[in-house]
Formats: sequence, C-alpha cells, structure tokens
Amino acid sequence: MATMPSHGLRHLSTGQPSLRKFRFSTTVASVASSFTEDSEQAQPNTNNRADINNNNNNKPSSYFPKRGQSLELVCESLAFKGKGLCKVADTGFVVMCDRALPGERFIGRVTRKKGNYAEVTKVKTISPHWDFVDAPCEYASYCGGCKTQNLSYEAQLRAKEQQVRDLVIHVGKFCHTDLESLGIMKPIVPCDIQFHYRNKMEFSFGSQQWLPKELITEKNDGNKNYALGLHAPGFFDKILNVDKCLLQSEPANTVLAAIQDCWRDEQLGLSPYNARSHAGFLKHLMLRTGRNLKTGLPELMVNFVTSSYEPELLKPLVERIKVIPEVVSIVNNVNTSVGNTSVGEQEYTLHGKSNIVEILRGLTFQISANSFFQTNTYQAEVLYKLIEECAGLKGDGSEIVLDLFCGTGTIGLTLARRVKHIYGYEVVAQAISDARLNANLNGIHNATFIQGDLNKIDESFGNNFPKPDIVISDPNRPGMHMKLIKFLLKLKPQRIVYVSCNPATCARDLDYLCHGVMEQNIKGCYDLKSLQPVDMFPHTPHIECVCLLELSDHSS
Ligand SMILES: C[S@@+](CC[C@H](N)C(=O)[O-])C[C@H]1O[C@@H](n2cnc3c(N)ncnc32)[C@H](O)[C@@H]1O
Repeated sequence: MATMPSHGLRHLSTGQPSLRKFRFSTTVASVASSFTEDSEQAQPNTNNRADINNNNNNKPSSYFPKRGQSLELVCESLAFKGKGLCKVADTGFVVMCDRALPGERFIGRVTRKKGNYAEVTKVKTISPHWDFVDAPCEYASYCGGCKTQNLSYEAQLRAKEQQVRDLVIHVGKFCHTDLESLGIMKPIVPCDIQFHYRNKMEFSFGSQQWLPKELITEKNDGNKNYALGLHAPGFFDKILNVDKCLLQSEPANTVLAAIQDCWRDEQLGLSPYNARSHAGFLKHLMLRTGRNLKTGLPELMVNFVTSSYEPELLKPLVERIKVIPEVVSIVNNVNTSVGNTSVGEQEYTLHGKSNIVEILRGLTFQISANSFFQTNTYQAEVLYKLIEECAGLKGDGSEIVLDLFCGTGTIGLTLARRVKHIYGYEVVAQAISDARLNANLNGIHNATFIQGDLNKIDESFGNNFPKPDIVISDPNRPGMHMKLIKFLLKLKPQRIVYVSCNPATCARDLDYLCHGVMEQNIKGCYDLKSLQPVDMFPHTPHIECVCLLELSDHSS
C-alpha cells in the first residue's frame, strides 16, 4: 500500500454530515462544497475564452471547459490535497491542478469535470511559481508523497494557514474580523524538523515499475518488472522504485538500501506481488523507527508483508539487515488476501523483539507492527502540548476527560496524571488493547478504554461514564458523525478540544457545534475560542488543527 496518508474531502463518506452547498464567495469554498458531489456538471462549452486554441467570447455563468481542452492558467493558491487552485481568465471558473504552485503560469489540459470545477494536468510551465527552492529529493517532482518540496517552507506554511482560514470562514461561517480581532485564528505552528520526521513508512513491492514518461529512457535500469517503493500517483499496481526517502529516518534508509541491493538477485527466488494477477510473494516493506529507552538512540522494526508464510525465502534478507545495529525487530505479517493491506492474518517474529518503543510527553508507548502511533514523534510532542494547554486542566485531579477517537490512548494517557479519570472511545479493538497495555506500562490506573463505533451511538451512549468536564475529539478525516455532534450539544461539556487532520470537515463540525444545524432545528451552544493550525507533515498537503470550544454563556 502507498505510504503517504492521503487527506481530502473525497473521504466525506455517507453517514457523515456533508459539507453544505453554499454559494461561497471564494473559489476555495466553492470547490470545498463540490467535493461532496461526484457528478459531472453542465454541458461542456465549446467556445471558451481562455481556450488557447479558441478565444471566442462566452457567458461566464455557463462556462465549462471541455475534457481535453488546453487552458493557459495561473495558480492562485494551494487547496485540498495540495492541488493548485486556478481561475480561468475572465470567467472565474475554477480548475484544480496537481503540482501547480502559487504564481506558476502554465498550460493545463482538462482531464476531469467535477461538480462546479474541473481538474487539469500540467502540460508545460510557462513561468515558474513564486518561492521556488531546489527540492533535495530526486523523486520530488513525480513521487506522490512530497508535492511541495520545491516550494519554500515559509510559502508552504502560508498556504496551509490560508487554507484553514478560508475554510473556517466559508465552510465554518465564522466572521473574518472576529477570527483576527479576537485572536481566535492563531498562526500555524511550523515543524522544526522538515526532513526525516516520519517514524513509519510503508513501501510496496510490485511487478510493474513506474516512471514518468520523460524519464523512461534515462532511468530505466532494465529491471522494470521489479520495483520496491511508493505507489505511482493514481495507480494501485505500478510502483515508483525508490532507493531512499528523505522523510524517514537515516537508519530506515540504510535498511531500505540494503534490501534494494539484494532482493532482485534471481538466486534468492523472491518475487514481487502482482496486484493484478495476485501472484508473487513480497507485498510490502514497513519500516518503523522507535527509540532505545536507555540510550535515546533510534531503534528499528522491519516488517515484511508477504502473501504466504515462507521464512526460508526471507532468510537471506533477514541475515542481510539484522547486522544493521539499529535493527532490533524483524517481523513477518502474512496476508493471504488479494487486497493491498499490510495487516497480516498471522504475524511471526523473525529476529529480535516483536515490538519497539517510543517516548511521548514523558510516557513510554509500545509499538507493534500494526498499532497506530503518531507518525511524526517530534511534532506530536508539540501537538500534544497544545492539546493540554487547550484542555486547561485544573491539575487537582478533580476532572473527568472523555477522549473520543482515542486510538492507542496516547492523548488521554498524557493527561491522566492531572485528572480524576479518562474515558477513551475507539472503534479498532487492537488499538483499545494497546491503549490498555500502554496505561499499564506507565502505571496509569485512572483510564478506561472502551471499544465502540462513534458513528453508531444511540441514546444509551453516555450512561457508562460520568459527565465529562472536558471532551477531546480527534476524529479521522471524515470528521464527526451527526449523532456525535447531537450528543455533544445535548451533553454540554464545558470545554471541547477538537483535534483535526482535515480542515474542511473540521470547519463544518465547528459550524455545527457553534452555530447549530439549521435544517434539523438544532442550536449550537459553543464559542470558538482558538483555532491553531499545526504543520505535522512538511512538503505534503496535510494540515492538523487544534481547536478550543467553550460552552457559550447563553447555552442553557
Ligand atoms: C486521527 S486518529 C486519532 C488517534 C489518537 N487520538 C492519537 O492521537 O493517536 C483517529 C482515530 O479514530 C478512530 N476511528 C475512526 N472511526 C471511528 C469510529 N467510527 N468510531 C470510533 N473510532 C473511530 C481510528 O481508528 C483512529 O484511531
């Protein structure tokens, strides 16, 4: 499976309150609203003013470019998934282009029509973007992971902050003046470490190597049926072969290079898994970096995901990498399904330990091959500190905290020593076991972790825990289900700390909690006190936000 988490509004799934369709005044908002509609819109217009081949006049309101049409465009800003947002000259019509960066003038070809905007691919740059820097990674211009490596880091931060601001104004319906004058909107927190920050990378083995057209003759090493690397953007079966990734730790790159150096040797009889025919042995290589508790130095877990259990076949690879000093754990997840997931039905330890550990906010967390852990440990410290500040705990051990979407319990556990009790809810059973294990590991006895689907809560939800003083909610990309929004509006905890990895669904949920849900005659009862974007993943489009909501004075 591809390694980089892909964020975006595409993940607004059914059952979630969808982004409502407003007539937004800005382009960001108009595109945000249309991510819920996948239908193609309006008949393509053949007479397009911006068409570089056909410059006839056209009414802006009925304008829609044709598929295959070429347009001369200037990228205005970065929007969802780091796509460049452009407007077609004279019409205001919005097009989105992957890898177009602010200020760049280019020729784009229309590939897809989506709702009220179109997607284009870049054919040729006419003049480059502002804030250009050389990308240190050789794959940066075509790997799906780092899309903005050649935009200066300051410009990346500006673009992310602006995206959050636009969404909270146009989707969340908060007033721009209030956000600024009341100091609600905080400047984005940069990540001090901009490379080698990921503690987990998942590479895929594949039988089809992918290269961008322009590099096929230059780079092809004749081994195009054997690839180990990242999924080519948009392909489930084609792999961009990579020898190193600048987002993972140095020892992880040493392991990747050692495996790349030997796994193709025909004598070893190793075959990459073919995602189409479902034949082949090696599926994924997952590298996780933790820490040695005594020395503080990095320790590595190497996880081979294979389609069957054949330890003899893996032995030469194990022998090769177990001598790398940082490698303390080599495991094999056996996944016999035709799907592309890396979680095995069976896990075997081939060398050393079956897990590694990491320290976060002074606590020790045990990480196994498939357990969830924040992927940027350094910035998770920063994020969790902000969460703790927002929670505003009295520290006298009197408060109850409800930790929704708790994963392996990390947020709740880092707060546990200052509160009366933590109640954590999470859908993944394994994560709940890990959370309980982590509580024991750290001698924490005032935390209860419960497995449950927060999209399926009923009237009885809330009977199993006392009324919380503070709720932490850290949902995944689709945000909170309407059932959970209604529950919180009825429960009325004094304070909600909303942690989000998708600013669009975050803006929507803030709107519901603060302004209510008009269509359902539900009143909001919270004030947004602060909205803090945090950059957890430099060079990628992902944005984290920590929001503080307090019960309004007029809420009763
Ligand atoms: C962004 S992660 C947050 C994890 C944790 N708070 C942390 O900081 O490590 C979101 C978590 O929500 C869980 N989740 C997703 N959908 C859920 C649902 N419907 N009900 C309960 N938990 C869910 C995921 O399994 C994941 O662990």
